[in-house]
Amino acid sequence: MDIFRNLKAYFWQDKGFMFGSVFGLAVATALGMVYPLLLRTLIDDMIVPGKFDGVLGLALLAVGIIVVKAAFQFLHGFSGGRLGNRLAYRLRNACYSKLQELSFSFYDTARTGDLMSRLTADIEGIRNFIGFGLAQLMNTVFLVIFGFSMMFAIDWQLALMTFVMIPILGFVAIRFEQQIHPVFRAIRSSVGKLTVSVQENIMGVRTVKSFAREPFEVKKFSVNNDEYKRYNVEISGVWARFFPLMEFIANFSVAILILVGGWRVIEASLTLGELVALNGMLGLIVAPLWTLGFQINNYTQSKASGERLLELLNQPISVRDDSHSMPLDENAVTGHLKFNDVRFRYANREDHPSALVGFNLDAPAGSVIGLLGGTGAGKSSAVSLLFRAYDVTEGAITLDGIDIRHIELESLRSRTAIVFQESFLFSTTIQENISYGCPGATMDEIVEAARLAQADGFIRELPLGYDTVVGERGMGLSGGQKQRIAIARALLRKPKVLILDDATSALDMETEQEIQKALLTVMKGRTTFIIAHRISSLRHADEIVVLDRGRVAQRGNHEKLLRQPGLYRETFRIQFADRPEELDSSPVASGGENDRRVTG
Ligand SMILES: Nc1ncnc2c1ncn2[C@@H]1O[C@H](COP(=O)(O)OP(=O)(O)OP(=O)(O)O)[C@@H](O)[C@H]1O
Repeated sequence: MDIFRNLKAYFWQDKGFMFGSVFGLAVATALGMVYPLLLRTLIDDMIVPGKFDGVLGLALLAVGIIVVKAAFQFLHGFSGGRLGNRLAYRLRNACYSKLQELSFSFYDTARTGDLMSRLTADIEGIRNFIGFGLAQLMNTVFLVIFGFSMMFAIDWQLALMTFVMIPILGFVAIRFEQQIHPVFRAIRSSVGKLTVSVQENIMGVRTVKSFAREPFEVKKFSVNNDEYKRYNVEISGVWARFFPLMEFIANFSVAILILVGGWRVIEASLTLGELVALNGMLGLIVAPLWTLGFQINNYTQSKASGERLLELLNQPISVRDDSHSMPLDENAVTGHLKFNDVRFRYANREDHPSALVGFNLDAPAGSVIGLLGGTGAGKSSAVSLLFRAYDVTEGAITLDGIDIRHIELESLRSRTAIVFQESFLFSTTIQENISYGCPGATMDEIVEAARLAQADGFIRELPLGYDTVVGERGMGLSGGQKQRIAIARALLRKPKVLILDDATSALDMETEQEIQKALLTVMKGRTTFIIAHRISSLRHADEIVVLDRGRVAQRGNHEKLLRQPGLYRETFRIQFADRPEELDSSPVASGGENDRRVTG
């Protein structure tokens, strides 16, 4: 019950509905118990003595009871529905908000399909149990209590004899719950895996098809499907054993009643009406008792769902505001960034070397910093620390002299804009994609940003222009077009710190040059970080940092680096093989050439 106690915050404010649901069902059940009593009166007081005067009255009383019972059943259904749906609504919102809060590191290992199944199937499981299952479980308890009290009042010896079977039923039901719970937990996670493989397959369908890996994918899916089937078969095996056993035990009480009750009626120590009433009551008690398995099953499923939801809701948030966090003064912020002896290691890569080691950098307000280095050198990691995608492991990063860990996250991120290597577009209009970070932007501002990003031209050529709805993740646009929309989105925000993480890699040289030119204007007054593999994208930077396996290998401006032996000069030599004269005019200051080169 710990799980439900921990979920209390999501349903306890609706305790009125919970009470209504349980109370409605309890009263309806109690009223149902009156029918056997009516039968007893009919047999003992009317049929046996041959007095038919009261039959109509008895029938009318039965109708009256039906009406009142229906009203309480309505109360149960209405309250249970409200309770379950409101709980599911709150849980969905809470999980979704939690997903927004969770840091980048969570998403480094999270699986989309698994998260989707938590937000759908698991919430549904909880909704069903809290809304209805719980009331039904309690109803079974009420039935046993009411039913046996009434049976006791009619004939306590017979009631006691039949009651003997109840603890055995309870014991079997609890054993069943213990056996089935781990299998249900496995089924839930198996559903998650299935969803993950379907979702990944759809997302990666182009890769799958181009590599003709459909058979592999089918096989991979069938492994998960097989596991899912295996657990379900296991569950049905447990059920197959459980239900006949429960039915046998439950109906054993009926056999006792027939034997002892029949004998007592013949002996005249029990009336016929009382035997019929006792039999009716026992039937009412026994029926839900052997559905106890279903109810426990429902409870167990929702417990497994609750565990998975709580696991998500209780996920620690690695990057968050603390009590000392302060908002930035929007107007005063200049964009002066400093890395002070920063070391950074990904939390999920404890056994790997640090992604950044002893990283120092001073980026004065308005400066342009270029980052160059081989793949995996730590460039993206360095810039991701700037907007606290992750927190540094050692050292500090300051913005205008303030440690960024003491700046409110939202305030920090509102002054930064990043264009990622892979441009993600939402499946909405181009206009809305560009204005994503500035919902209040005017059309003129949107067009201006698109113009600077060299996107206005191709957007206007589309039949619906800025109102064109782009497909999921920007399907239907070329890589370069997506990048340009992503650049426009970042520029529209007019950030103090602009980060271009390989943001022009999908563009042809000519378009890139155009954007570079446009950026020269845009970058004025902003601190800009440019990660690129092309020297042409970086050569105008105030400082270029060459990274090699997380360490600064070289730093300086283009001219200085060209005169140094090392990665930069080597990369230049490869990329500008047609312009050897520039190298010749920048002779190496001292030492031999380093023959390592930057891939790109
Ligand atoms: N989210 C992550 N979780 C764990 N390790 C990561 C993550 N992102 C990068 N790394 C690792 O950190 C190191 C630096 O990666 P990073 O992405 O910063 O390199 P990069 O210089 O930007 O490379 P590229 O030019 O290929 O984008 C690599 O060893 C990489 O495998």
